[in-house]
Amino acid sequence: EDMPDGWVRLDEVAPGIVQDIRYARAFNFTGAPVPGYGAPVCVLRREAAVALTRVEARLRADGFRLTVFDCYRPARAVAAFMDWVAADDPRDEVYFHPDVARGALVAEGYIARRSSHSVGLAVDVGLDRADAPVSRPETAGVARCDAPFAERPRESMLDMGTAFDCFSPRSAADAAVSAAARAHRARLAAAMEAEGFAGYAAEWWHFRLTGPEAGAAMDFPLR
Ligand SMILES: C[C@@H](N)C(=O)N[C@H](C)C(=O)O
Ligand SMILES: [Zn+2]
Repeated sequence: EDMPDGWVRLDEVAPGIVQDIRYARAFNFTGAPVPGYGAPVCVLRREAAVALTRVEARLRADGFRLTVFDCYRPARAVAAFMDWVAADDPRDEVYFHPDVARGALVAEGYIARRSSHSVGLAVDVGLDRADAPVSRPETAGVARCDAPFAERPRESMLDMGTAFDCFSPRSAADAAVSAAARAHRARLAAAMEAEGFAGYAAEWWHFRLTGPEAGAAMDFPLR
């Protein structure tokens, strides 16, 4: 195993957390698998993985479960994101960024030039009912990631107000989405915050574990 000491695969400590690692396959904002994602696996610093197991236990007690969409992100993936942003293309398919140009996504705070994902302490997560069938959508099938819940690809039985990685003002944690979506976001954030994670104002799905020192950005590939 070529992971550094102190890092773990999430499925070894929390097999009940659903993994849909989007950057390992094409259904993500770049439209292609991302460099460094040789396998769809969630790898984290041990502290973050252990904290997530506690979040999952809290949610399970109330009949819910977690999905992870991204965990450790190799530095080469962040570099690929920066290249993709710099290659701004007015013919973009805009499902993932319907109202924000590709070239503005870093400045608008939706994609980080130096990401806490690369130090193994950040996760992108979603919420579902514990008894829901697992669904890993492959295509958008609709023009906008902030389209009504019934029209979007099924990431979860629960409406979170937008899809994961929907670079839209409606993804802001306090955006005026439906009452149900606000309640689901609040439930997710409460469970994460109770176990030491801090949310991110622009994206309801992004959380970073507070406490441990960040350490260096890593670049080992996911296998
Ligand atoms: C790109 C998105 N999933 C995300 O994680 N955004 C934050 C800002 C990041 O890139 O660290
Ligand atoms: Zn994130």
